[in-house]
Amino acid sequence: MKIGTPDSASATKALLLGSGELGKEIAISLQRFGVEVIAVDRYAGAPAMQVAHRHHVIDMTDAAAVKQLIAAEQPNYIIPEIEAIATEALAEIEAQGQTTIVPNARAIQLTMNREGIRQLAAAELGLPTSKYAFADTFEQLKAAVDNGIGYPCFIKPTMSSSGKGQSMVKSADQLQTAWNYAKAGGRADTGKVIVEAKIDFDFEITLLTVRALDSDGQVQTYFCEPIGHRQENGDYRESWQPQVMSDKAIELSQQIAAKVTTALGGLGLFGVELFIDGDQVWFSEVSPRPHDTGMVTMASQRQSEFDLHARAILGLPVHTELDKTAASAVILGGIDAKSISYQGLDKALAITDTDIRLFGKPEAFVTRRMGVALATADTVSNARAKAVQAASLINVTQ
Ligand SMILES: Nc1ncnc2c1ncn2[C@@H]1O[C@H](COP(=O)(O)OP(=O)(O)OP(=O)(O)O)[C@@H](O)[C@H]1O
Ligand SMILES: NCC(=O)N[C@@H]1O[C@H](COP(=O)([O-])[O-])[C@@H](O)[C@H]1O
Ligand SMILES: [Mg+2]
Repeated sequence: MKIGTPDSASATKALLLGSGELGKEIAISLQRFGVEVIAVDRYAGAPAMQVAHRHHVIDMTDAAAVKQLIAAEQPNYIIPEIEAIATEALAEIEAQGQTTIVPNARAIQLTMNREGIRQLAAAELGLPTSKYAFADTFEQLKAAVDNGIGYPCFIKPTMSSSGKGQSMVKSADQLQTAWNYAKAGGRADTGKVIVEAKIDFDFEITLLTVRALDSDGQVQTYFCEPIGHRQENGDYRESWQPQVMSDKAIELSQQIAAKVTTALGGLGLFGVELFIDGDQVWFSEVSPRPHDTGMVTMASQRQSEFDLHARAILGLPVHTELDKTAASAVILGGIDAKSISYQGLDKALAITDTDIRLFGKPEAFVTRRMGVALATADTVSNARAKAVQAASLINVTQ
């Protein structure tokens, strides 16, 4: 394969739609292979903009704005990075045949909206999921809960991520508040919410699954070791790799991940989210891109999830092996503030085999993810303890 150098007439250009912490690492991985990277997001100073060749600030939910920018930049690859993009523009761009949407426009459209991916995974592929229903009015939501979903249940906007607009409802009196929160709190309002029955699981995993070319140019499916994680209010707080699980559960997990990623198609890395109870496995959702819980692979694998995504997209060989037992713990803003500084890096980095990645977001919010602590150790519990301690030593101040 051939990659043109940045700014030459033959440059291989990748445009990131979304430039957060995940996009920043994708940009670095692509640049290591000589790719020119253009970062795009809704605000200036986004993490990937700080390392990209150039950047643009646009409303990515505005199809006309997305199309205009793509026409001006003419990238070889468009890499959707966030769950708030006018996906209809992508299908049109793909149809013109000059640009690869990663992994493809249909996969982005289906996964950007919880309705699309549930229809594919549960209704078409028959994968086990929680009981669920969609509602575009409060009355429909109440009827769905009363007629089968029951309590406790989760109410979520259909277009959202990192738990935005999501709440768990335990009784009828909490339903209206959850409805209002889901309507107001998504990354973009589709007018609809999903309600899901609560699954009682032992633990949950992200199974990073890569669709990449082998040496014969054939698409193969590769799996990373399962990543265990802990969530609070729908957002991840800690992750670790490997997560120990039964042979049966890992086999079922890989089958589910292979089915859903094959149905989505294209080349790239996917984060398949699964709930595990003994030998039973439920599909929850899938990101057609690196996953926040997968940031642990920056410490645990020779090829991180970002390297794997970059390699798969470019048609290069991938190796998904685990290198070291590792954990990640997130660093939250803790305050609402602009012009922030960080304290405690010296103390955190004094812990052996620990690393800190600050994303460089220009504004902190109390629960905004501002960085991540990474640690390796002989066991998962030791790695978790070190990562959590390192994260707790970093303070965001004004
Ligand atoms: N039906 C369910 N049963 C049990 N737990 C659930 C259910 N739905 C969500 N959760 C819990 O909430 C977390 C976040 O849910 P989900 O992944 O749907 O949200 P999200 O906004 O897409 O988050 P992200 O973008 O970070 O993956 C899950 O990882 C799980 O811990
Ligand atoms: N679970 C999805 C996820 O973690 N996405 C990551 O968070 C960024 C948005 O952060 P922000 O809301 O702090 O701007 C996204 O751009 C992506 O990198
Ligand atoms: Mg999720």
